[in-house]
Amino acid sequence: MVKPIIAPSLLAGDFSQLGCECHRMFECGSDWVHLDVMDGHFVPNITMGPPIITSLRNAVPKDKPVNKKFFDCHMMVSNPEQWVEEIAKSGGDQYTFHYESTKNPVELIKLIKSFNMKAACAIKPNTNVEVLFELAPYLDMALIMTVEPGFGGQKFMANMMPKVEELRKQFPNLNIQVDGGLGKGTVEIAAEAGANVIVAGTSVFKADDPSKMIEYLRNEVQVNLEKRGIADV
Ligand SMILES: O=C(CO)[C@H](O)[C@H](O)COP(=O)(O)O
Repeated sequence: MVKPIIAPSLLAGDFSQLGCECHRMFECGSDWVHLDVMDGHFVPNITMGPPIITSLRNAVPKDKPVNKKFFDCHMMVSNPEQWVEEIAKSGGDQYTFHYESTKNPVELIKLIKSFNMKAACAIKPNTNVEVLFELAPYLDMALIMTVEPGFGGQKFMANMMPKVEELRKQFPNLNIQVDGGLGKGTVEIAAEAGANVIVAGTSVFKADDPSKMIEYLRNEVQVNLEKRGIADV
């Protein structure tokens, strides 16, 4: 059984105010915050790394319990093995590596778990979903990219939905995340295909009322999980 999880991507936030932006999302009702770590090599962009994640953990006033909140780290990096320990120490809760970036995904999953993080695997739009089938039993989550990784604000690729459907058919209890171009008008499509973890950057951060947008996204997922009879209630 799975539940809706809404994970705003900090990539769409104000980078001069990252601690406040992170805290704002949790106050608006997000379940996780999605942290896009990019190294300028695996993808053509550079964003944040362990020092910023450490700061996000520490920057928030002690009476605001954001320190207990879930940091979902999407590692768009070459050599993902290199960063597991540092991300764990900086406060990452989940480590999502790209299938395309490693020769030994099973060993990497073991390494991630040895540092008490959840392990997830992402695939780029040109990667077949079949590669996830044998990994899924070891994974806490699979991520189907709905844009080419590297930048926020891109157009949702609806032609990725057969991957989500296939994965959901085979693994009813797996967290399936979609990332890229999600908001009103596209979350409905992803939820219908069976996604339950929604990364949303632009649509949430630029919304007049981010709380309402988060609620909308969650509701779309909940309705579809209930239809499938796999909602964790
Ligand atoms: O992984 C990403 C880019 O590689 C981002 O998380 C993603 O694009 C979210 O941003 P938006 O919702 O604005 O599309």
